[in-house]
Amino acid sequence: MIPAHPPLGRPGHHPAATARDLTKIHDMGGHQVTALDRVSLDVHQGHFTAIMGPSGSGKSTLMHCLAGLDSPSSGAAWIGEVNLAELSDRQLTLMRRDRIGFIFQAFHLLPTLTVMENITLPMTLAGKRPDQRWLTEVIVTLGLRDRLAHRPPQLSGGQQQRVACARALLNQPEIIFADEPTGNLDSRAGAEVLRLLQESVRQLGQSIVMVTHDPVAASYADRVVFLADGRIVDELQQPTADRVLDCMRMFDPMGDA
Ligand SMILES: Nc1ncnc2c1ncn2[C@@H]1O[C@H](COP(=O)(O)OP(=O)(O)OP(=O)(O)O)[C@@H](O)[C@H]1O
Repeated sequence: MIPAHPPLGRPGHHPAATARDLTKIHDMGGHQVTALDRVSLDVHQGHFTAIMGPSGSGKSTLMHCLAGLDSPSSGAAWIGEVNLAELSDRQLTLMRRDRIGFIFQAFHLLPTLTVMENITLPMTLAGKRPDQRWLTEVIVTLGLRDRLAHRPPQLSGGQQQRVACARALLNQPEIIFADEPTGNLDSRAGAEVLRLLQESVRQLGQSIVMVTHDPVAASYADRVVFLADGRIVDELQQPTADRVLDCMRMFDPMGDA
C-alpha cells in the first residue's frame, strides 16, 4: 500500500525530496539483509543536506531510493510532489533526466562527447539554453576551462568528477544527489567543489543531498543526517567538522566511517 502524501509545510511548498517509512530488504539466497529500516526524511528545498554513517549503514540505498534508481520494499519516496512509485519507467527516466542531477563516482560521462558537450547535454536534451554567466562561473571554478575540447577518457579521475559536478550544477535541477563528490580529488580541488555546491545552494536555492565519509566535506552542508544499521539515529544543523567527528565516533566506535 502506498502511504498518503506526506504532510506539507505550506500549501504548494513541498520538500525537495521526501522519504516515508522507506524499508529496503535484500534477499541473499534466503538470508535477508535490511539495508533501510523505516526511514523517514524531508530534504528541504534550497538546503545542502549531508548523509553520513558507517560503511553498510544504508547511505547509498537511501540515496538510490530517493533518486528513483532503486525501489523500496515498502514505504515511499517523493521528488517534490511526485510519488516515484506512481511513475511508469518512461516517466521515471524523464524525471531523472530533467529534474534530478547526479554526481556519482561512476560518472556516466559519455566518452565520445567533449567535456563541453557532456556539461551541456542535460540542457540540450531538455531543449534549454544554459545561462552563459553561470556556465562560465561553473567551468572556471571547477578548473575546466582548458579541458573543454577534451573527451572524458583523456581526463584524470578527479577531472572527470569535476565534469560530472559541472553538468549537474549547470542544469540547476530541482535536486542534486552527490555520492562522495570529492572522493578522488585532492583537498584543494575538493574544497573548490564543495564551495561551489554551497554557493549554488546559498545563491541559487539549489537543493543538494550528498553522501560522504568526510567530516570536513559534511561541514559545508546545512544539515547532517546520520544513519546506522539502516536507521536515522541523529542529525546536526549547521555542522562543524569537529561536531560531525564527535557524532561519527558515537555511532561508529570502530572508526569504520
Ligand atoms: N544489491 C544488494 N544485495 C544485497 N545486499 C545489499 C545490496 N546492496 C546493499 N546491500 C547491503 O545493504 C546494506 C546497506 O548498503 P549500502 O550500500 O546502502 O551502505 P552504505 O552506507 O552506502 O555503505 P558504504 O559507505 O560502504 O558505501 C549493506 O549491508 C549492504 O551489504
